[in-house]
Amino acid sequence: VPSNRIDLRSDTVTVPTPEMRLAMAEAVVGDDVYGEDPTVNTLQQTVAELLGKEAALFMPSGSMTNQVAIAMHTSRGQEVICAEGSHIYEWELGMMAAFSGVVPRFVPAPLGIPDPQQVRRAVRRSIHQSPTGLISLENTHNKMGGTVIPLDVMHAIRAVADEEGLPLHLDGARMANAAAALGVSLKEVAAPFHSVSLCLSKGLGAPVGSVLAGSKADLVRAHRYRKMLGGGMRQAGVLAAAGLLALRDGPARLKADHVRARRLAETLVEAGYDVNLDAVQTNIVYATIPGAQQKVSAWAEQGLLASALDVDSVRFVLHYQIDDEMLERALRVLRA
Ligand SMILES: Cc1ncc(COP(=O)(O)O)c(CN[C@H](C(=O)O)[C@H](C)O)c1O
Repeated sequence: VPSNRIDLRSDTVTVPTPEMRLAMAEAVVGDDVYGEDPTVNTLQQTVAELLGKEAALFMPSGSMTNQVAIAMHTSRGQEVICAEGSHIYEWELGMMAAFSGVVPRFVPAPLGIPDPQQVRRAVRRSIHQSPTGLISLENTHNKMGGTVIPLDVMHAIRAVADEEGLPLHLDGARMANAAAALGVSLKEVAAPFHSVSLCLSKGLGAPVGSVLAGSKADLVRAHRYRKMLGGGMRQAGVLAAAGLLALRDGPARLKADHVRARRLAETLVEAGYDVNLDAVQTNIVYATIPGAQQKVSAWAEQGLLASALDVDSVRFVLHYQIDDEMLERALRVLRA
């Protein structure tokens, strides 16, 4: 693959900026297992305040923040109501069953938006069935195309959770993209949820890490589950320093990613590919292409990297290390 490749496989591929590397090298650190890393503590307080929650915990990945949230909210044998195609099921390797002993109950989510009434009907209380333990939403929804759940729908689902006495979790790996698309703050997107997982390592551009925010009581349990998973880190301030810069600089760059994604999607349609433009709302574009892997391999030979996520589905993800010149080069490959 040519060295000047254009990497649209994911927004996880960004590399730390020189400023991040300097901050990482100069970070004031301590042993975070003893709660003594000042930079980790600053990151956790910053995210808790930013999201309007009592506390927050820094973890190596979004998979871990999600699975720790599921573990802290549920007990064995319960069900987790989530949208079809949710990452907590599709791409977290069965951990909800393997680690927490719970199973998913899917609700339809056209364009990534579950119907609050269908969520209500999915709640299980009968003595004949596994009871519901948690409702988990994903905003933006990756597999549906990086689609956005509007604020009123999230609040309506929180009302269902309250009526049913259930916790509500947000897989907010790309909640900053949702906030940018909705034109609201991170705090407004986080407001309806008891717990929120925010990835620093996606569009925000940090090299590593995700933060779980929630109530102090929940986070005491989360802390234990994190250590059970081996997520207790030591001088992790080296990573948290980059996370703080990602939080500072990342959100303002996301709209440009969304504009470039739209342009790529429209070019794909002009070139005759099958793209649902209604689902192109943020930085992700899915195209239905039979023989996806062959197509992705052919594009890779020309220096354009995309992901074949299913046999006939190719995903492109824009991020802040793709500029207009690189996008134009990518579009030339797609038009060929
Ligand atoms: C909605 C959502 N929630 C959680 C995660 C997990 O984050 P990490 O464990 O990769 O840090 C991801 C990662 N998504 C990755 C990607 O999109 O390239 C892959 C598919 O796992 C995600 O998209």
